[in-house]
Amino acid sequence: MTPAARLAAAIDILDQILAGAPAERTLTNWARGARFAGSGDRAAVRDLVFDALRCRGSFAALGGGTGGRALMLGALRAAGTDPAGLFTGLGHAPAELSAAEAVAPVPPADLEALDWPDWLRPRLSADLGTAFAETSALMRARAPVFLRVNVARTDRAAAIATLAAEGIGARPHPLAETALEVTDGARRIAASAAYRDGLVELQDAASQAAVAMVPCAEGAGVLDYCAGGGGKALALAALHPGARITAHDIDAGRMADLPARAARAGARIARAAPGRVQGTFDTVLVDAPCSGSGTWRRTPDAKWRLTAERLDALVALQGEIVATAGHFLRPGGRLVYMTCSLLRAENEDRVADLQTLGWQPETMRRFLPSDGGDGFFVAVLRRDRSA
Ligand SMILES: C[S@@+](CC[C@H](N)C(=O)[O-])C[C@H]1O[C@@H](n2cnc3c(N)ncnc32)[C@H](O)[C@@H]1O
Repeated sequence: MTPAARLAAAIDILDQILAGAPAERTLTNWARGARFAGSGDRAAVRDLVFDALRCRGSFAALGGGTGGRALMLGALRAAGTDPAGLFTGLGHAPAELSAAEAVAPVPPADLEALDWPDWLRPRLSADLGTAFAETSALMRARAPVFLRVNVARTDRAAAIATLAAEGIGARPHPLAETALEVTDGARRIAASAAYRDGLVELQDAASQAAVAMVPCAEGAGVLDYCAGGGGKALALAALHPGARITAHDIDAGRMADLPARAARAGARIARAAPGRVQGTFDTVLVDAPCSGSGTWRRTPDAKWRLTAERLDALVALQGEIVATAGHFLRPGGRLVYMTCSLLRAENEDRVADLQTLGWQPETMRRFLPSDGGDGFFVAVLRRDRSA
């Protein structure tokens, strides 16, 4: 495909996503129908679409509209490329520019802040304070790809060598002892022997750093109450091979792949059916359902779907889940609350609520993209004996 034909494909895909279609499925459907598109074309079109979703507000301002065509115009202008050279109407290129489109709008001063939804921008600005501008800028770019080295099976140096032999470049990342940042060949990971043999897993570096903060003595019982696909449970099992870990999720289907993932990693993780957790635990981990705002570089369409009402509902749900999960702690045990959110309402405010119920934070950390990984939050809490 020519660069102009890729743009035309991206415009069409973006229009479907902007009309409400899920981004991943829309891209997959396009790729299935586009037999003429090679793997390089598919990757390039995907990048155009995801970049435009991440930078939807600023590209719209530069493109003079809100549809797929305006977003691609804006993307070209943001990159310093004159769109007239590609919007030619020739072959598979997008139609020629209209007289109005040919005039580049004057970019507003706070261009990067436009890439947050209007209703959320003031809240995030207040929540992030002096980190708002840098976070806004970083969240507009593609996220790095991170691997977690399964330290129960190998170490970072050996994992780097194994990956290199398969054409995948990786280097240690300072955020976590287990983290590697992929520098080359990310698309080869899923098919690599290192991945298939359970030496590495895909996991964000901030998630890995948060798991390293989970208190877990030798032989401790840990309940991962919102285990989903088991990313945190698997990371914990690798760090603490002696721990007795139980995974639970309200949606059993989300844990369907966990046995296979655990087998690949050589980890032992028990599963509890929804609502059927038995006994008490030394540590209860709540990786709560949240806005996902810290991960919006990877799922940029979710950024534009979140509403104030949905956020309020999530905050209420987080309070309910943590209250229920707390019942499974033995006296003196630790409750660990995590989200992949940048928002105070889902993080510090939830901890403040827990404090009114007698929980005291022992450790608390907010991770920002400037730390290298996704936005993430973790608090380790202990209950007052008197409460
Ligand atoms: C952030 S995701 C978990 C991600 C997972 N821990 C991982 O590392 O891959 C949140 C999970 O909470 C689950 N969930 C939502 N409501 C719940 C509830 N009331 N009780 C338990 N789990 C719940 C969702 O099904 C979802 O899998």
